[in-house]
Amino acid sequence: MPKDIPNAASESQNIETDFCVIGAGSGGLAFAAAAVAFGQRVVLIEKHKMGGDTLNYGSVPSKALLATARRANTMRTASPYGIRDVEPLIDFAGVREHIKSTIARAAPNASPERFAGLGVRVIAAAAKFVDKSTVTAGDFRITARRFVIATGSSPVILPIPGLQDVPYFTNETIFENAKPLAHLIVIGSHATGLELAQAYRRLGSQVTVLEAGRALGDEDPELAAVLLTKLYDEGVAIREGVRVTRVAGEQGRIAVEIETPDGPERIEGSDLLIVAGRKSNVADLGLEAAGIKSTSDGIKVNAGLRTRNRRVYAIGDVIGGPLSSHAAAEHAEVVLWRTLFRLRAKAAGRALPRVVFTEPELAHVGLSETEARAKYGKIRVLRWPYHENDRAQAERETDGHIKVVTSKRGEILGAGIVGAQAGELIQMWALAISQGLKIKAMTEWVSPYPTLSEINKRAAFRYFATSPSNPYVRKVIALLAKLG
Ligand SMILES: Cc1cc2nc3c(=O)[nH]c(=O)nc-3n(C[C@H](O)[C@H](O)[C@H](O)COP(=O)(O)OP(=O)(O)OC[C@H]3O[C@@H](n4cnc5c(N)ncnc54)[C@H](O)[C@@H]3O)c2cc1C
Ligand SMILES: NC(=O)c1ccc[n+]([C@@H]2O[C@H](COP(=O)([O-])OP(=O)(O)OC[C@H]3O[C@@H](n4cnc5c(N)ncnc54)[C@H](O)[C@@H]3O)[C@@H](O)[C@H]2O)c1
Repeated sequence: MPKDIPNAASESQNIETDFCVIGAGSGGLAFAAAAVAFGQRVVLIEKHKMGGDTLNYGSVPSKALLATARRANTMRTASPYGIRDVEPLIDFAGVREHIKSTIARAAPNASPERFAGLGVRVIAAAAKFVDKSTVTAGDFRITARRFVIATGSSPVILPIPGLQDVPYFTNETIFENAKPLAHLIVIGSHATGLELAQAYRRLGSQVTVLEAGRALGDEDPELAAVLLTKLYDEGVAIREGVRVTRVAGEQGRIAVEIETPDGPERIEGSDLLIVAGRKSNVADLGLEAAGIKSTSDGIKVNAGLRTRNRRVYAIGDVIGGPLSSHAAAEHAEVVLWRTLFRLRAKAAGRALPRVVFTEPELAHVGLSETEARAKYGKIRVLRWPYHENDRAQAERETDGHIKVVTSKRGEILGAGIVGAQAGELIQMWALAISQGLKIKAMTEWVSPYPTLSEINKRAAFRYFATSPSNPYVRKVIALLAKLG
């Protein structure tokens, strides 16, 4: 039994249960906790670390590293607030300790002890289907009424010539680093790449990001430009449209050859980080024996997250699509509604927010402007800048703006925010879209002053911006005035 999961069940036996959940990351844990709360018998199988990527190699450690980097940056940029700037002395062993202790403090929520206490039977082993209704895990043979596959994803290791002979980091190793990285070369420039690029830049590294396509290619270019400009200003070099053709070197001396629109080039750095996409964890799951179909995008599921095998559902990163801890947890809810209550729940789809946790943050929910135009033709685009907000001025967090897209009739189709606390501010738009609220509703609440949230209301009011000068509105006002 892997020592990461102490006190887990260990005796050899056959188990018959209501639900067998494979993988104890965000998706698997959410499902197991909810199903057992409804009185179901639940077996949860985890082959490595409880908490999955979120706790061990993803959201939690990356946000801990970003918090350190933010403090370092605050020290360097304090003078506008009346405090003399100082160059921080970074203790990299201390940074690693901060990350480790953050994980340790969050770990009890995902511990086998907690789940055993809830009534879940936790098994520490690799799970594999042997037929359509049986999974083996270590010495156990589990038959279940329903199975939930939540095995997550792993970093894609690009087939770059020379890579096999060169040391490199992935998200599974970078958070263990305890030394300064003189020049970090990052391959991949989406959320993971840019969060880590900014963090290491702020910890004193020279950072070069190499991107095959466009940096933040899936995001609204107007909002992405604000973030990319900020990263550029901080000294992160982002090279877009480049193809990595070869890597060579050793620890501390890495050479990356790239093909650029202007010809070949060679970049020398000290360390390499590969964050260029994810692949679903399906190898060795025995999917064929279970009659489950999987492609390079992940396990195939229908709108209710059910696989071709009627007993088996799949949730989270393993089904591809938008990958996030909250998507995995939301999938768990859908499967719960489907399997316990036979309700036709569906994944959030367009109401699923996403956030890049750089500074400024970049958050989005719903349709982008381009998607909305393609689908609805005529749309309204409402914007409000942070610099018009008093709290943003006081905090000197004035970079960025909100952009809301509505239909002509005021249906809220999407919202994007680039700026301070964008990940918090986007939430009311996620609520609005999920509840089908119209833009008028977003003007009919009181926003405490001075808060950044006021930009949400100000953007919504832009929908009615022409009302004060509308001749009909003026006529009505004049008419009412005559009444005394
Ligand atoms: C650096 C980084 C930062 C991120 N930051 C964020 C963020 O800020 N916010 C956000 O929402 N998302 C973030 N993500 C994405 C997020 O981590 C994933 O989307 C999320 O972890 C997916 O959850 P999951 O349950 O599908 O899979 P995982 O969390 O990966 O869990 C899957 C589990 O299944 C286990 N497993 C696999 N195969 C088997 C098997 N055969 N038998 C038993 N167990 C098995 C694995 O060991 C693992 O523990 C980040 C990702 C990375 C890499
Ligand atoms: N804040 C968050 O919510 C958060 C943070 C990190 C990751 N995640 C999620 O985890 C998943 C993985 O993120 P990710 O950033 O690792 O992967 P990604 O797939 O989102 O982005 C990978 C990037 O690497 C580029 N790329 C691919 N091959 C390349 C090559 N040969 N050379 C140069 N560039 C190349 C791609 O064009 C893309 O821009 C995503 O779905 C992401 O949304 C979420």
